[in-house]
Amino acid sequence: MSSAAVLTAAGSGTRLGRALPKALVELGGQPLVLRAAVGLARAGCIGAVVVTVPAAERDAFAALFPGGTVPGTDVPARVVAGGPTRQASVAAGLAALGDDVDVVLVHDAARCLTPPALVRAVEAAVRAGHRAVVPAVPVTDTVKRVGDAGPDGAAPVVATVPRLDLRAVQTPQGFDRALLDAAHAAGAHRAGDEAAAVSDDAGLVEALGERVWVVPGDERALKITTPRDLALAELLLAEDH
Ligand SMILES: Nc1ccn([C@@H]2O[C@H](COP(=O)(O)OP(=O)(O)OP(=O)(O)O)[C@@H](O)[C@H]2O)c(=O)n1
Ligand SMILES: C[C@](O)(CO)[C@H](O)COP(=O)(O)O
Repeated sequence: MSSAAVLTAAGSGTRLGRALPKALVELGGQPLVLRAAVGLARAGCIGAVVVTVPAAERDAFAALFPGGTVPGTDVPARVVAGGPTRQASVAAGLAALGDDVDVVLVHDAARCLTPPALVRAVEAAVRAGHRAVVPAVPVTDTVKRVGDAGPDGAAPVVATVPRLDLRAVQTPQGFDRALLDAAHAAGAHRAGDEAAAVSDDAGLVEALGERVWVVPGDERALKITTPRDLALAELLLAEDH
């Protein structure tokens, strides 16, 4: 049996505001999706990567994986069309995994600076018996629940949420494959609509009533969402060299 990754790269990157899909945008001269795939492959515990991409851009993405492998490694990479939501894209990726895969890591191309050590930690936690594992970092802002905004745009505070036990969740998220397949099957009716879809895979496992475990995340696993995130990622990359 082996571990594989589903690398989600089918988003458009609306908030980044570029003309091309976000995963093709370069960071330090390398597209985000390629950087993320190499990070997964270099972890040493991932036997194959399935990359979910915008259907219309399949050829452009496939060209990044010549010979069907992650460049510089012998890890097979398969490019498949994603869906209208992240949840749908992950489901498409799961459907393309080989029969020998018993542990799946789901990772965002947008978190392309994730250190290989974090990939190994998540995979090891699943192999150790935790069937659903997410990396997370403590929340440092004060978080408030708010009501509807009035005509002037101001919204009333409803409550201040105690933050001691709050965590901001990252990827890769690791799962026993049978559990993740079951979670996606049970939540399939939500996958077509952004308002109904889950924002992470662990949410589907929670909806099944199964326990999800947290391991320490890493600030370098930040999600590149806005131009400011991309600028921050450039700084983090420069720090590492
Ligand atoms: N239908 C979708 C939507 C998102 N993703 C992937 O899920 C990850 C997290 O999504 P996000 O960072 O929100 O990316 P986008 O959806 O592209 O961003 P935006 O909402 O700004 O358009 C990204 O790697 C993205 O490519 C995906 O595979 N399929
Ligand atoms: C999966 C994720 O990266 C965990 O933080 C996040 O939920 C993705 O959310 P998005 O709204 O698709 O960016």
